[in-house]
This record gives sequence, structure tokens and C-alpha cells, in this order.
Amino acid sequence: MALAAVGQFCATASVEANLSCVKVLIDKAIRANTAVLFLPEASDYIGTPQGSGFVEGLCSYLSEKASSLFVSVGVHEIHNDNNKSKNSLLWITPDGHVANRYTKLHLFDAVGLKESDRTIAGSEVVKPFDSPIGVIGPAICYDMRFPELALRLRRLGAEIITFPSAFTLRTGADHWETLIRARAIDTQCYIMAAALTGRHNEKRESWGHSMIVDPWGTVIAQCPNTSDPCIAIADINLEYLHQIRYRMPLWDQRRTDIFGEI
Ligand SMILES: O=C(O)CNC(=O)[C@H](CS)NC(=O)CCC(=O)C(=O)O
Repeated sequence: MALAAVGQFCATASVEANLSCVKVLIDKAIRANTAVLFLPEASDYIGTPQGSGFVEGLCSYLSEKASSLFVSVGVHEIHNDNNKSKNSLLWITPDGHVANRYTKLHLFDAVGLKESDRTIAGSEVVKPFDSPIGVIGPAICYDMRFPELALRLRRLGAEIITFPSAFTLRTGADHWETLIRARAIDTQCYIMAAALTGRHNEKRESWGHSMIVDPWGTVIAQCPNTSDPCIAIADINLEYLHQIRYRMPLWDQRRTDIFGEI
């Protein structure tokens, strides 16, 4: 049995307050004996940041805990181009070391938001990497609307796909659960969808509904509808995953002769 958690909270512009929330979530995940904690996109701040040192603070807190918890967290990373940042996902080992990083490929320029004004897009798919719960393929939020990325991650060996998010209220209500379950069903992967929730500032509010979906598309854990920091936990059962892939062998049936290799 390997337990994993998705964490949810309401990030604001205060880096320090957000770090405090994340520490609470780390404590909860350790107490629940989970192997990995998945945190939302932009866990360091939403809006114009006040303060800095989020990643350093998270890493040193985690290493002080001397637990076996791994953490996946979405943050803004400095980029030297026009004061823009990268929207990145970091994979942090229990000793507080950043061992892997993915930068969001698809920026959210839609429904009145323009992420590309302050963000540089990534330029590569990151090869899925080993973890105590299985092989993880990294992706972020709006990336989930481009199924070719999730399919590529599956082809490269992913058993688990991450979508740390900060979905808008409207698109969240209409699309969030459907998109996540569709990606789980078409990749036959576990999906870890940790999301920010609540009102971040006068302009932004997020949908929340952090969830874990299994490779059959069933929602097996979901955070309650609250702005308080909380986690949802599920068992990641790779035997079950392999059964599903064996009984419905989509990957042997792809018409690569017609559509090419994904
Ligand atoms: O802005 C930041 O600091 C952090 N990044 C985000 O919140 C991003 C870009 S605005 N949000 C999304 O991608 C929402 C996607 C979405 O809601 C959908 O696909 O419907």
C-alpha cells in the first residue's frame, strides 16, 4: 500500500502566509503516513508577491521533519526575460532537495486571463520519473486541455499524472472534473489534481475541488469545499492499474499507422 495526498488551500499575495499553509499540509500528510504530497499550482503566491523564499522555506521545513515524505509543488520561478517568470512544478525529496522540475507548456490565455503577459512557457515534455508511489508524469493546470501531453506522458511510462491547478470558478464548475476523469480514462493513469481554492484577492477566486482519480476514471478522494488547508488521501494501487491496462489494452490498439506515434 502506498498512500498519496493532494493538498488544497487559498493562496494570497503573502508568500509567508502561503508557506504557513503548506507547512500545515506537510504536517497533515506526514501524520497520515502518506508517501507523497501533491500541492497546487502557484502555491507560492497569487497576484503581486509580497516576500520571497518560499521554496527555500519549504525545503528546509521538510528536511527538518526528517520524514520520508516527497512533495510536488507548483511555484513561480524567476526568468530573466522581461521580468517574466516560469510556471513550474518542483519535485522535492524528503531531505529538501529539488530533484526534478517541469515548466508549464500551455499558458492560460483564455476567457479574459492572459498568463503569457507575466509568464514564459516551457519548451519540453519532461520524462516521467520514479517515485515511491509509481512513475510520475508532470503537467500543470491548463495543460489538461491538451490531451496529447497526457498521452505522451503515458507513452513515456507514466503511471501517475499530476495537474496542480488554480482553475477559474466558471471553467471549474463546467469542465474540471470531466477533464480530469477523461485524462485518467484515456491514459489509464492515476491523476493527482491538487488545486488552489477560495478568494485570492478582489480579482481572483478558484474552484478548488482537489481530487485523486484512479485509472478507471473514478474519483477516489476529494477535498471538502472549504478555504481551510486540507488534504485528501488515496491508496495508489499499481496492481489495479496494470489489471485495467491488461483488460483494455489501448496501447496495443492505437492506430499509429494512421495517426502516427503520439
Ligand atoms: O497566475 C498565477 O500566478 C498562477 N497560474 C494560474 O492561475 C493559471 C494561469 S492564469 N491558471 C490556469 O491555468 C487556469 C486554467 C483554467 O481555469 C481552465 O483551463 O479553465
